Amino acid sequence: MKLAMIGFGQAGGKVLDKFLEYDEKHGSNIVRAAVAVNTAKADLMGLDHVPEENRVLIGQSRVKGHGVGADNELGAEIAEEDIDEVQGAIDSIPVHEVDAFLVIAGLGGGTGSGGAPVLAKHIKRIYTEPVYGLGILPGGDEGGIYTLNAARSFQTFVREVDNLLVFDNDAWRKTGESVQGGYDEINDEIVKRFGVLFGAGEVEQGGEVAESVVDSSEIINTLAGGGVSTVGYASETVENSGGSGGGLLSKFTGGSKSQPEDSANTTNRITSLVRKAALGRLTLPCEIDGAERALLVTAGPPAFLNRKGIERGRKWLEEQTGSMEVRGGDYPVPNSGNVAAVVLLAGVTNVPRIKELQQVAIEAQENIDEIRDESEENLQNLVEDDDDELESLF
Ligand SMILES: Nc1nc2c(ncn2[C@@H]2O[C@H](COP(=O)(O)OP(=O)(O)OP(=O)(O)O)[C@@H](O)[C@H]2O)c(=O)[nH]1
Repeated sequence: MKLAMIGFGQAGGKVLDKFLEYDEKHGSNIVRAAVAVNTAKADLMGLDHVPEENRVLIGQSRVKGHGVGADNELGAEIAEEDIDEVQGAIDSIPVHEVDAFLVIAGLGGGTGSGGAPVLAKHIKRIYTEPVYGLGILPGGDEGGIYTLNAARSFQTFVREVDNLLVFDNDAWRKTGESVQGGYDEINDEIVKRFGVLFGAGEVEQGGEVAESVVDSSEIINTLAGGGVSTVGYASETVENSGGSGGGLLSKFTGGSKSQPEDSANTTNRITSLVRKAALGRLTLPCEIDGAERALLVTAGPPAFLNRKGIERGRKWLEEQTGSMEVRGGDYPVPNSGNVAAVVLLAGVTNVPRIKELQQVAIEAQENIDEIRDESEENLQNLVEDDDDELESLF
């Protein structure tokens, strides 16, 4: 499906940049338009793929291009004040050509955390296309203020979008590696998952697999109904000897020269990939039982995809989630050397990570209030002499 993507803040901009890189590399045509918004000039300048004219610096009169320093209330205020500047960039998007908007932001900082929900609310008021959010939760080691920001932003962002897709940095941090150092790899993981998901709805129907190709309406219907979503992914390398005769054309016709293999093998591979995807590490770890809707996408050379595999995978997902709304389909990629399963679980509600985030955020909030109260008193004690013998100048 074709998306208008808006990256808000540093993380939002960097992930958006990665989506553009992915699109170029795979010819997947997901990003119909890309806009980066930030209060920090340096972050905008650091982007490689977002066109210069689509980089919007907001809040110049307030923060002089230096960012909001993890103050997400200020981030939200600036976004409201300068919404016309962001709208100016959105005006250049051919909205009739996009299926949906995707607003991307790290929820732990200030600019994206505060600004993304404001922007989502604004876009929803103006356009009829669905507005999705991609919210990135901070790592647990980032500290109280980031957790508090994320918890408040999460609550607001969910309310303002048609669906909030969540990625949890904490679950993706490698042991022994700070999240900071690993962002590049983490961003690759984000884009791979959402790239296959959204790319699936972009394949034109036709050829042998026509009837089972995922349509963008299936993605939209899975996300409709709101709430929070998470994505699972698993892949396996296959011996794809063909595809060479197909090239770009075969990508669209679904034709491929790859060797047909035993269909039982194909089915079994897909079935186990679906299980690995759903039970492995999700973008937001959660209990899949109780997910309201799901979409299964199997991607790879057409000879390695089959309807039986998808059907079995779908049935298994129905059992595991207890949902009656599990969709499934193919994403034929003739020249690929991988078969992958992507599982979108929409409307998840049993998410211990969010409850934990909220608990830590409440504690952080209480600590901050306490320290503020104490600090006034402590300063008073320091500055005033014990017996009040000194007088200030004026
Ligand atoms: N996955 C991922 N997360 C990131 C990246 N950069 C930052 N983050 C996360 O996003 C959160 C917000 O950081 P930024 O995006 O830098 O903050 P900002 O929105 O620019 O806001 P200010 O810097 O406070 O003005 C951080 O706490 C991290 O958890 C990135 O490249 N990838």
